[in-house]
Amino acid sequence: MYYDYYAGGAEDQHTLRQNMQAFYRITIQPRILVDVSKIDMSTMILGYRISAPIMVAPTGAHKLAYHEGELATARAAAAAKTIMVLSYTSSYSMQEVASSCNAILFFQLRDISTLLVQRAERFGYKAIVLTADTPRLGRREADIKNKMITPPLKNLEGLLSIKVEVDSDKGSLLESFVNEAFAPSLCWKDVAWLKSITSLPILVKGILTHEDDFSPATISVLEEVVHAVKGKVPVLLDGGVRRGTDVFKALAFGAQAVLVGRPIIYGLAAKGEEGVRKVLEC
Ligand SMILES: Cc1cc2nc3c(=O)[nH]c(=O)nc-3n(C[C@H](O)[C@H](O)[C@H](O)COP(=O)(O)O)c2cc1C
Repeated sequence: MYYDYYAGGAEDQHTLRQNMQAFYRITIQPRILVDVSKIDMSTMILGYRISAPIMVAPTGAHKLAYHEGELATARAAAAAKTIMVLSYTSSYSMQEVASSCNAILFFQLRDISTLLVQRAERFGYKAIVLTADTPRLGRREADIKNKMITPPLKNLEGLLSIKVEVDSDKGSLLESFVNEAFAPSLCWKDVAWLKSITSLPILVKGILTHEDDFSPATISVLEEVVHAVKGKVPVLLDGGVRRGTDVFKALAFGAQAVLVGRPIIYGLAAKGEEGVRKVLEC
């Protein structure tokens, strides 16, 4: 059930495949006689230097993959000198993760919540990542078949009154929970409101694509997004990044860095902190 949760996409999983296949279709034309004896892959994201343009994407409930959950992921991010975006649906609370290591942490939100933003500020998170592409959870059919159970959401404890019955026959309990707990009304005026309540920088996640099926591959819309923002804000890409060459291609199309989702979880499930570090290093 947990493997299906981590590995699966929505409906026919068309977008999941497209995100990777679009990378395969891009080829690299090498330049020759360029001195590559010294290479510096470090870059600045919102004023923070990271060792390579590769960051940890927000993904939920890391304890389902490994008993130390996000604590191990955050230690690996710190060791690799990169940024981790902690999901609001993390297994450990934002305070537990922040106090466990010295990683540079961003906090991802879906619904606007003053309390969670204040906590992110108090515990030293450096930016808010607002996920804007999931007004409804995609129809993840494996989760529906498995009756995927919602793990306890430490950041939301005491904030939600909704309880989904574990013995319900509604299909994916995760889907029922998310769809009942969060209003699909998030819009641009909420971004303005979020700006008014925090001095932290805000990154909007999911622009021009979404996790639902039949949306374009993220790499295929990157150039258009980069063109539209005219260098005023950093553009980060995620979706389908599986190799260093994918990172290279994303940078060539104007991204400042990439976020990696599933490979991080697979590394975590295989070998905990060391597994995540290996994924980030390779
Ligand atoms: C199991 C799973 C859980 C996720 N949870 C979140 C989440 O809590 N918040 C969020 O903004 N994105 C979430 N995502 C989306 C990821 O941040 C990322 O956009 C996605 O995994 C695409 O990148 P990938 O192809 O490298 O996995 C999740 C993705 C997966 C696979």
